[in-house]
Amino acid sequence: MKLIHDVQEMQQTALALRRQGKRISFVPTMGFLHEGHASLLREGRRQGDVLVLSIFVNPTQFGPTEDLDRYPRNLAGDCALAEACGTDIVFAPTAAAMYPPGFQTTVSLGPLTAPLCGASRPGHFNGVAVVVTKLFGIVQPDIALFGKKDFQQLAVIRRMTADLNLPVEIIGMPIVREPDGLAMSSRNSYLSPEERQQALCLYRALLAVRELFERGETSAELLLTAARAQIGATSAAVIDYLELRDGITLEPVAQAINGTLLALAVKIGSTRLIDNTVLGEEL
Ligand SMILES: Nc1ncnc2c1ncn2[C@@H]1O[C@H](COP(=O)(O)OP(=O)(O)OP(=O)(O)O)[C@@H](O)[C@H]1O
Ligand SMILES: CC(C)(CO)[C@@H](O)C(=O)[O-]
Ligand code: BAL
Repeated sequence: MKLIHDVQEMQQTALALRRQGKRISFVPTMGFLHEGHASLLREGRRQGDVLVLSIFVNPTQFGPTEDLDRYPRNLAGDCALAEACGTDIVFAPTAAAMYPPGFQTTVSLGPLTAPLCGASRPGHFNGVAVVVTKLFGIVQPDIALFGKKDFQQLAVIRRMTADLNLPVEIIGMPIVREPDGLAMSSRNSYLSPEERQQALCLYRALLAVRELFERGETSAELLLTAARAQIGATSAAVIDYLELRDGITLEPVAQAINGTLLALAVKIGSTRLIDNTVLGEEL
């Protein structure tokens, strides 16, 4: 496995691989890898000739009061896990190389970014869109894999890739959970042991809504009340958003149907966690 820090070296390597007819699979991440990332890498390995992982904590997708400075990092550990998953190249650029003096281009996104994380984190998806577009230009992937844990991010990237005719196939991958149901996330490392227990309220909220829906309840108001009760029963938990939305357009819905998205962001102490489920699909 090769570790590349230099942007030009990564791009030249990718262009040479493409000229040899190699199919490049790409998994973009912010590092501090866990089993969720590993599932993306294994699928990327299966679908491509060359597997590239990027590790870059992208400053432009963090708000001024967010956790950019304390975001967990472990390049050596990440490289070990990446190698075990069959990664060929780890691309880990610096922020100075990605955003050199004079950098000024943005990507203008549409209504998909208005609700949910877009509303809570102004500018977040612009930062994501710019860095993903840059990474696609540098890594030249045929396919790129993203987790459904970041459901809105996946929807925005699918839309942008289609709208801008970027020649990359986007693959959405299932949410990987801890045995007790907590969605894996690098930010879980912020949680104290007590907060780790309290964080289970996100999963319990998903289960409560899924169970009611399976018993025939479709009123969004009643389904959301059941979810809120799970979070409300947890002392350290504060809801950022908890919503039922159309799984494609992300428009609000009054009645849930198969394909409706339940998405939530909850603060456990100072840690903001997200999770979601699509009704009628596997958890
Ligand atoms: N539990 C998970 N299951 C499946 N995919 C995941 C999971 N967690 C993260 N991913 C995916 O891995 C990719 C990189 O995500 P990222 O590096 O931000 O990890 P993260 O654990 O989500 O971190 P964060 O704590 O910032 O939410 C994204 O496509 C994301 O959706
Ligand atoms: C897609 C991504 C790597 C862009 O920085 C990031 O938003 C993430 O890890 O989900
Ligand atoms: N997984 C999304 C990256 C972020 O929270 O900024």
